[in-house]
Amino acid sequence: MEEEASNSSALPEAFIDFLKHNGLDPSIYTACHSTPRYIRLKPGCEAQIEAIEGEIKCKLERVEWLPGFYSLPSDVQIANSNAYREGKIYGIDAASGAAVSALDISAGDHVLDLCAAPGAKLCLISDILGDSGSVTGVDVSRHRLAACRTMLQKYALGNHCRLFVADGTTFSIIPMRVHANSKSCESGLKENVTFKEWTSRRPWKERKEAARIRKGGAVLSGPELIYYGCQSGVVGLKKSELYRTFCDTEFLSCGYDKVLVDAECTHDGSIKHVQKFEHWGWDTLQRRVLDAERGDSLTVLQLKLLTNGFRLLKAGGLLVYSTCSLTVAQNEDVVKQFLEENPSAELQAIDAAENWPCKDGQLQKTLRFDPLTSNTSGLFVAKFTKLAI
Ligand SMILES: C[S@@+](CC[C@H](N)C(=O)[O-])C[C@H]1O[C@@H](n2cnc3c(N)ncnc32)[C@H](O)[C@@H]1O
Repeated sequence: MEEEASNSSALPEAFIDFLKHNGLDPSIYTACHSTPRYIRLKPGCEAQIEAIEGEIKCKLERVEWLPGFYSLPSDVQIANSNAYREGKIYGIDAASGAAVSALDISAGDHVLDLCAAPGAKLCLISDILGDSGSVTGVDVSRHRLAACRTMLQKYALGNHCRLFVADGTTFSIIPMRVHANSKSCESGLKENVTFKEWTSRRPWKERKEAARIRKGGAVLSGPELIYYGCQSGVVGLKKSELYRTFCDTEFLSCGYDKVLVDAECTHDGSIKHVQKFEHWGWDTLQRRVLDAERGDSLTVLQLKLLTNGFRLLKAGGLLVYSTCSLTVAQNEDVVKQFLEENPSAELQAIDAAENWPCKDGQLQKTLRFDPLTSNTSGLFVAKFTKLAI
């Protein structure tokens, strides 16, 4: 009890108030100082573990419940190591790895990541798919998605990926496999050009247009394609084919096999994120992150993202909704309302979770990771399938 009190008193007051207001126990965070950092080892690099350990001067502990994942003390720096620079290891929390694992990705799947940036989960998805299927990453923030593109290129994981700056609540572009079957149709697009191989050097006209859109304000006129790999299905397409619109019922057969909605949230499950506000001032944390009004608008956004992600899923496909918040409002309440509004959505048990160190959520079949129970960052995970009704 004493330890709890002394540890929770180290948390910012604004954060403790937020936890109380949301019925969360501050003791969840008593373990956060000892929560390790996690890395994923690129498949095929297992023989190099000893060399990597020598380089970062620390032992990599295998995470028994999550293949390919290793833990190391949180104060060990990996950014300067060759293994990191060469893309053999990358940092990703084990709870995030579990959320991706819940999608049951198989070879050839076409996967949509609706809130993709900065891209840790998208890289893992691409790594699992290997040389098959496709990944479509969407994020409303251009600079965060540009960081995601850098990561994909660094880890040589971008061949089957395409990235769109777009609003995930309205995004409506079909998976890559469908483009292959779709015929070119006339459209109002000014320049119905064919996409050539992607290069970071955009033609002058395109750069001018993108700069004009950015200058014009934050409002997106439509999805902006900022990266596509040579196997992403984009090369050789006409703009009218890429941006062809489908009606909702068509997505039942032509939609994505798997959708991840790792929604924007208050990030309260990640104490490391909360502590970043130490530099910016706790008032900023209160105003920007923990404020009740902001919370209300977030839950509206989360429901819209989940609803649109589900619309884009094919019948029989799987969708995972996750947030790094531990509040009921942003998780179970959003899921409940979504289920009420979408009779074709069915919550699914996550079978692999039998061996995961997490707790049940307040809704049956949902899961919660937290620093105390799981020794990971906090994460809520719910998995759905789409019934063909
Ligand atoms: C929790 S982060 C996603 C983390 C990411 N999945 C990863 O593993 O690195 C939430 C993301 O949602 C994005 N976002 C917020 N509103 C959005 C919207 N309307 N449409 C698409 N993305 C949105 C934010 O820019 C942010 O990058």
